[in-house]
Amino acid sequence: MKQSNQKIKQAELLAKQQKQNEALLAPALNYFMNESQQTTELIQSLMHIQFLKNNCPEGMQLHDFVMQAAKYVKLETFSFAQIIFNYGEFGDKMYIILKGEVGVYVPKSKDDIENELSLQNIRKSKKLQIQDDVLLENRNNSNYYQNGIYLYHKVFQYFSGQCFGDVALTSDKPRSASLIVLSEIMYCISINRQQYKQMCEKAIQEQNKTMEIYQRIFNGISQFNISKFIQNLRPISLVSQSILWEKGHEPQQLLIIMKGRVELYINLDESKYMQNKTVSGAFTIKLKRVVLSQVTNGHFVGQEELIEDIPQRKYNCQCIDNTEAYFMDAETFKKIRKNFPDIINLLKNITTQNKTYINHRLTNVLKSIQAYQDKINKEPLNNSDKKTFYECLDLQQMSTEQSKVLRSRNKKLFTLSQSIKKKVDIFQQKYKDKSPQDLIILNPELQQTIQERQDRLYYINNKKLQYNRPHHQDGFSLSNEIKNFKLNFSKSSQRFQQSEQNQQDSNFIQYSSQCISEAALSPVSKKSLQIQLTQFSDSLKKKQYFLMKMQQTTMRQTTKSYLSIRNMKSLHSQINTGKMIKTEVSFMNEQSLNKYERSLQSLPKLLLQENEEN
Ligand SMILES: Nc1ncnc2c1ncn2[C@@H]1O[C@@H]2COP(=O)(O)O[C@H]2[C@H]1O
Repeated sequence: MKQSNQKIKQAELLAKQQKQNEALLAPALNYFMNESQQTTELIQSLMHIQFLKNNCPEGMQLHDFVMQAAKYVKLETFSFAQIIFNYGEFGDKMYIILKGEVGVYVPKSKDDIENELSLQNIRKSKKLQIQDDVLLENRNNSNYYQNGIYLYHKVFQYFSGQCFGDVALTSDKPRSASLIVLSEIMYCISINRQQYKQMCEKAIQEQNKTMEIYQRIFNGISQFNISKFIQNLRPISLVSQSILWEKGHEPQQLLIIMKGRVELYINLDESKYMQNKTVSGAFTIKLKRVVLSQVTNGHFVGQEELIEDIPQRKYNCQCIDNTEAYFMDAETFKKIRKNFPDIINLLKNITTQNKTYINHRLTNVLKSIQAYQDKINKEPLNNSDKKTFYECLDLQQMSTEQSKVLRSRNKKLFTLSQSIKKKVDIFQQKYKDKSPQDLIILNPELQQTIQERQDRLYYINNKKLQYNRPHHQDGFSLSNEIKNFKLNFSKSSQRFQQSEQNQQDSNFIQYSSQCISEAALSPVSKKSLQIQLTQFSDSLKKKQYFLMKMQQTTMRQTTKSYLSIRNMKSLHSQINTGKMIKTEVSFMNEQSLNKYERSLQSLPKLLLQENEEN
């Protein structure tokens, strides 16, 4: 009785809604039937269609979106019992009803058909009890009617303002049902596949993404049912620490958490406390809150009471983080639950699992509180092994756990000084038996190299510092500079002369060897050898001239007893260009020269290169 009353109420509500929608869409229907109507009225009217509201891209005005959509739509008219499309066909359009009703028909299962056939055989002459006028009209169609049995049954019906045939367009699958007209006449607007995709491209992409998430949440439920169910969900943002409900409150919604965390907990009775006798001065610790479960991304919360029709909340619920969720209010849930039996079953299973977990956890927590309480009560008061408050309860740990602030549980990092101290301690511990001498590496050669390197570094840095100074009044460093320069210069000249000597020697050797084997040379080779030799001697002459010039300059400069930094710099560059003084770069070159000097065969080639550079 109660149920039939509810059904009547629901039917009344639907009829009312249908009438309202028909009235709102009447201007649109008039526009298509009689073009004299104003476009603005058409747009205003179409703006009431939920499908267009849902698909309007973010950041776009609904009005503009509807204007665009209106360009694509086409009016179509169907009469009673007309099949709009068949189950399993390719889907080329989707429809929005302006006036009238359609029925969604899906094939019956094989078992159902066989059952009906056997029943019919028993009754024989009796007619089938359930009559479907629409199907009866199509009894000549063997797809729908065979051997006195209807092969399809109606699962849903749509009225004005609602849309159908969109699933095949978004999923690129065949029609999931047949659509047959139920009313005398049915007016609808259709949008073809290509236009639909153009219009709703963004919305389809978003829808597919959300669908993936929902398919994980509603595991095993058909895409169609999920999409219908989630149409009743609304987004909500919840602030961290906000209380969603308390034990005993009336259940008002269920939530699906998308991002963030909420916590189900209970407050223990005032009578449940722990007494600690070990610390002088009696005190009690009241354990107020026991967390029962934390709900995170992709999980339900608050469904238990709605599913089981419990009038009061069983636990408290609080947000831990800032949380994004979707919610469905209790009223809507009650209304639609019958349409989604598979989703309700899934929710029931989830609820049973959660209940088992929560009960298990609660019993364990209460048991451990009791065990601790008993232990304290039994322990004799012994002043000698008195523990501190924190040692006894590890209250610091407890307070961390209960704190509303999330703390890292990673080990604490050392500060720099703590880390150094620790390393020194370890080192001292490790080598405590060794004398300091044991730890020094006694390698004179290495020590000398280190010393030389340091001296060299010191010199370079010192020089840099001096160059960087704007005024060089420091006579001491300047004279040092000159001294160093002279020293370097004399060393380099020695090396240079040595290398020149080497080159001459090697030239001589080369030349002699060439003379010896001259008979074996071709005329071209002989000519090239002559060229090389003349070029080589030219290069030598140039270098000797440069050296002389430099020696004169330096003599002049040193007799003047001072040398400006600028002069020195230019001198350095001159010398470097000539490759005669050992600087960082020239030293390298010199080394490579010496290397080649040793190889008699490669000498002519090297000289040729030198020549090119000069
Ligand atoms: N169970 C159902 N309840 C309501 N509408 C449905 C159901 N199954 C299919 N439909 C609609 O019927 C249409 C059949 O073609 P489509 O698969 O393109 O899109 C489908 C939906 O719009």
